[in-house]
Amino acid sequence: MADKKLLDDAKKLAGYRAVEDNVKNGQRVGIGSGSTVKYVVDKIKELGYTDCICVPTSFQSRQLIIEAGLKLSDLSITPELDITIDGADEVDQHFNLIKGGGGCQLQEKIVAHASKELVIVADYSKDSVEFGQNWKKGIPIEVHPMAYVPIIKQLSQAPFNLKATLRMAVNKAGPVVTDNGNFVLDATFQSLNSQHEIEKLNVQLKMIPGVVEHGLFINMTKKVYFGQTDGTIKLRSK
Ligand SMILES: O=C(CO)[C@H](O)[C@H](O)COP(=O)(O)O
Repeated sequence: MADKKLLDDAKKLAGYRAVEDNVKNGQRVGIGSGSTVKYVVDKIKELGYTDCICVPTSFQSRQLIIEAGLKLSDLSITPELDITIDGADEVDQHFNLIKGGGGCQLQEKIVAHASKELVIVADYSKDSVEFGQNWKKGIPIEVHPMAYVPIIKQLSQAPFNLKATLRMAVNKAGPVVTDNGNFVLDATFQSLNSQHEIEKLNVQLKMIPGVVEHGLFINMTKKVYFGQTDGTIKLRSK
């Protein structure tokens, strides 16, 4: 297991640098969710970018924005954003992302889609060559609660062949309930070998009635900052 302090330092490096390189005061900024994004908000605050208009992607990121004293907005008031900075659970060589480890994939995808640019910040453990190489928990799939059993069944069959389980809460009896009142399935796969297969899955999952959103983010980012253990940053861009 990777050292927690090393991971945390790497997250901080990535979060700080992504803001320094990409955010200007006064911009409309989507704020992702997760532990790395905390450093994004910290840096926006530290730089005194109080004219930035921040749109959250979860209850957690809304709290971060409020606690930092930054300007809070939403997509009904600010429907177009200059940039979103968000974390990821895995980034492969083709910039395919797996997101949703924190269960926020629905709002994250909506906010990213409303942005001119999605910049990803992550520690070194998220950096993969092959899809699914490092993230073994599967693809998070947000589903309407009434549909979770039929969806698990459908996912187990062709063309999906995914083994999906209902994500259970840790300090509460029963399932994780998302900020949108839905459940999350984590769907593991044997092999997704080609980019074509991944892109096909991206679309097919959305076609299942009851699937609200999933954590595959394909063709959504061109820039990823990975904090490294030695205090440097690996920037991957295309
Ligand atoms: O997709 C997400 C939440 O739904 C997060 O961005 C992802 O889980 C990464 O989180 P962290 O920065 O804590 O590693």
